[in-house]
Amino acid sequence: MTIATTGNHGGRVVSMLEVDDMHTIIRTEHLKFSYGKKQVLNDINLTVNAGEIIGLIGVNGAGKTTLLNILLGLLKGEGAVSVFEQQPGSAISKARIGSMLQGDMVVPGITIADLLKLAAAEGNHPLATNKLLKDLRLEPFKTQRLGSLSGGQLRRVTFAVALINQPDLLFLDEPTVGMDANSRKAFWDNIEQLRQEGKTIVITSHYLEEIQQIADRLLILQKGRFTFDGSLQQLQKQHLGATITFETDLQLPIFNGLPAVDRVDHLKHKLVIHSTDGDQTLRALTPLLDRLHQVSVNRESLEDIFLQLTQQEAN
Ligand SMILES: Nc1ncnc2c1ncn2[C@@H]1O[C@H](COP(=O)(O)OP(=O)(O)OP(=O)(O)O)[C@@H](O)[C@H]1O
Repeated sequence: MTIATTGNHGGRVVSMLEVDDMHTIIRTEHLKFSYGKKQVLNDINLTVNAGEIIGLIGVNGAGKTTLLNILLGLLKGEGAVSVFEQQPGSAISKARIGSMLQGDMVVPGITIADLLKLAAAEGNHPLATNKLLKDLRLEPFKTQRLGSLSGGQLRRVTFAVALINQPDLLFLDEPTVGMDANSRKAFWDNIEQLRQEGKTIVITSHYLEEIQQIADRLLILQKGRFTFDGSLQQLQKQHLGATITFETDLQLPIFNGLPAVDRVDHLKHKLVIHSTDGDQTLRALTPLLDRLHQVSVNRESLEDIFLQLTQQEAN
């Protein structure tokens, strides 16, 4: 069982690191990691400052969980790593981190209430268990044993454990897997609240629409390195694509031939142009504007861009 802040697995000595910013919470320099001969992380250079909400994304097997495990001190890489200016896994960093990992909570016989009490006993300033149960809508289940919970309920319990000791830093590894739509919405509302409280949060998820909504910084992990580090707006600026949607009495093939048009779809009574360069296609549409109605232009979503960036990896 992984309870938010348990387990001392050692980590690297970080005295060589210059931590020049009081607000720097995580720092890695030239971090590498291999499972045997399989190199997963090649050169990870990362600085995370207090209050950032980070979306860590990458295809299956990119190394996201591995990176979180290194930052937690559960795995040891090569290179310099510090968390709260300490080596990962140190008592200080453990006390300030809450985590939701994949495959957490494998002790089936304990009740939710008892689990939270146990977790609270490990911290110095735990939240009131009953209030947390209420806030996370877990009160009706509190006497249930973990083994009798559904996958989504179990994720919510894991979230409660991650929060009980009021951590400053949260690692959330695919937190919403298995949650129904209501639970997911409630979960992201809780994250929004935590943002307002100034918490630092690193989230991995394959639900990119959710990441796009919440993260103020995106890290894209590919082939052991970050190939992008910045905001969604910065990412969209690098990718000129757009979808242009409108109603028209003109026939679809007219639009297929316009510059930068990738494809044109029918969506009910509308046409949707997928353009690789929205500005160029819009200029070409100008002479037709009096035949177009209800025009809307949308930049590419995180998911669209991610699919393009990772197409080769997924093949
Ligand atoms: N204990 C292990 N022993 C050997 N290889 C491992 C081990 N754990 C993970 N790997 C491999 O390391 C790579 C990175 O795995 P990791 O779980 O970090 O990826 P991930 O980005 O979190 O993937 P996902 O999105 O599927 O959760 C994968 O190729 C995986 O098969």
